[in-house]
Amino acid sequence: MTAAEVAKTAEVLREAARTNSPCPPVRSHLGDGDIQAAYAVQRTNVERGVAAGRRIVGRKIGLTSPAVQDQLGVNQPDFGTLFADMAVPEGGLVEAGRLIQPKVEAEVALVLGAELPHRDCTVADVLRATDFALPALEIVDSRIADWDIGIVDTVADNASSGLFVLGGTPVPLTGLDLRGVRMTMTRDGEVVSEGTGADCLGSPLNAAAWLASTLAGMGDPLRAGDVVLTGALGPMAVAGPGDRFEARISQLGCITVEFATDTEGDRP
Ligand SMILES: C=C/C=C(\O)C(=O)O
Repeated sequence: MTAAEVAKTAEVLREAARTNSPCPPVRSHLGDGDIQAAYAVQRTNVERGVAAGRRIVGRKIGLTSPAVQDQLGVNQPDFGTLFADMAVPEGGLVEAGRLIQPKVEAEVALVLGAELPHRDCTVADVLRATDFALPALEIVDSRIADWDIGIVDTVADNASSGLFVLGGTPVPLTGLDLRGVRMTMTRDGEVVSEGTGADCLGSPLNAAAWLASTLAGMGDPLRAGDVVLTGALGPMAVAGPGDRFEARISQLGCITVEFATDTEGDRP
């Protein structure tokens, strides 16, 4: 994979995002299975974002739950980058047309108080470095038409990131059983996703340790202040105009988001 091919693929994905018009899968450009090339594409667009003034606030882990892996036919976790402009306020409204083909997931977010610099990060390291946990919704999106993605497509496409919502009540980790949390998410009152902390690579803490080790190995470790979305606890659910999602995660609380209809404006 040449630098020119990486740059071209990054441009295709940027253009899809800019025009809200999905593109064909990029795995044919990058080589099916070339995950390193896919991360190079992701990095290119993250660097473009930073150069354009976007602020990195953390990372997301994707493909941690068997339910999501089955939905997408992928069998390993990945990560993407969170920017401040992707945050939607708790209980807020996602404007119509902001995303291409959104889906919603409920997750545990960890907010770090210290760097995680080791390539062999342990759960104890994660526990020590975490300031607090929050309930979170991740609104994933794909710049690839019809979500026809494999691992290379989603990695190149910033792990299919879209927007995220963080709960506003921090929960200290002392006494918190993150493996045992139970999540139920509804769309307009109907249950559309359920899962537990154990469904996220055995525990959201395992997922965070995987991410910290992976990023340290890439020379770009997790830092104090970073938000880590540790990965879906249950299957993703499709979001459409007018939908209201509510997720309850035991020990952490409840979090909601709504999708505007075409006629609604933005709301703080
Ligand atoms: C395609 C995205 C998947 C995730 O974000 C996840 O599994 O958490």
